[in-house]
Amino acid sequence: MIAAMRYENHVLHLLDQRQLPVVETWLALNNLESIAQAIETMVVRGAPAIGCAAAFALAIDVQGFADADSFGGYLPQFHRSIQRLGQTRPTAVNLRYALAAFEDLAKTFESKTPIKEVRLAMEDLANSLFADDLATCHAIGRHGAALALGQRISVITHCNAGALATAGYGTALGVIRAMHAAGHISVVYVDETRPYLQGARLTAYELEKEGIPYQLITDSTAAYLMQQNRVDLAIVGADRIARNGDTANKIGTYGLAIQCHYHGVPMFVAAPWSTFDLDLEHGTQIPIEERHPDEVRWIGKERVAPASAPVYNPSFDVTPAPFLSGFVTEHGVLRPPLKAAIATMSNGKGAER
Ligand SMILES: CSC[C@@H](O)[C@@H](O)C(=O)COP(=O)(O)O
Repeated sequence: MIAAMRYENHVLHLLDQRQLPVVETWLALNNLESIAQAIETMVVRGAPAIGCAAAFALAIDVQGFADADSFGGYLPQFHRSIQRLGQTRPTAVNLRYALAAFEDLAKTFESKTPIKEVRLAMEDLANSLFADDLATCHAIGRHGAALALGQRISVITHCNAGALATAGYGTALGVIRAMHAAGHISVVYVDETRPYLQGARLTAYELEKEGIPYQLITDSTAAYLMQQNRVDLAIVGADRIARNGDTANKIGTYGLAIQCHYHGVPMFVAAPWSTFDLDLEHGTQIPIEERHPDEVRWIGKERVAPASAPVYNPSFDVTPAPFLSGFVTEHGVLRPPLKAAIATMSNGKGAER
């Protein structure tokens, strides 16, 4: 089974995704700062996986306190730790969702609550966020598999929204896994996803391991494939979805959406309810991370541009809701009008957030 992380005896083990697909190296991290750095440097990435890693970081953070301590002694560090983790990556809202869950838990403690109790509760919360995300991905897969309409179809995906980007199984790749299990996949076209190559390095790695038929393409090949009627459906993940359905996902998703729209290919976003940010009215309010210019100047160990080439490297873009055919969530498929569908869902689920 492909996994991005496992938590054992107060240590978070992360599969170093920077080294995939060439080597599978696991890093054992036992303090919050090293996990924060692992998130920043993309050892672990993908919206739900970032949230899970941050949750385990907080569970580990409180372990350093002596049995005699109480919650009041940890509180100043707790605030600093929440802040540190919150600064790691700005776009994926799942991180904020996980941190908010810990802040809510913290409100249930008193200053004199024994640290032993806090440790157990924080560990339970991290484990349950992780288990929930895994169950959520399986539910997304089940709902999404119906989009094949019982046919054998070809699907295109962008970036990596797989087991490596979640607690396991994946969102967009969860749908593809479920479709494959039902015999509905003829081929998956995998955008390589410049500049960080999550498609080539991670999605291709996952599909290869699972024996799901795929073909790796450069990002610029997608439109040509559609022009030849070779793509039936597009499915991608998301980092944050505004109340009107505008969706931030890996850079290039918007371009793919425009191509799908032009060629009449339905495009769905598979995402857990924790990726919807109901505080944001529309996508222009989503903070977009800009990453280091060297991610564009270099491919692996090879420099492919002048060393000081000026670079613009936004890591995400925002696809306007009208380009999307729907959202596959753990609660079912939301269809246009998406703003209304999200509002209906939030009325039903608001209490759970
Ligand atoms: C289920 S993961 C969904 C998204 O987080 C994914 O598509 C994506 O954009 C990941 O970006 P990354 O920069 O690799 O963290």
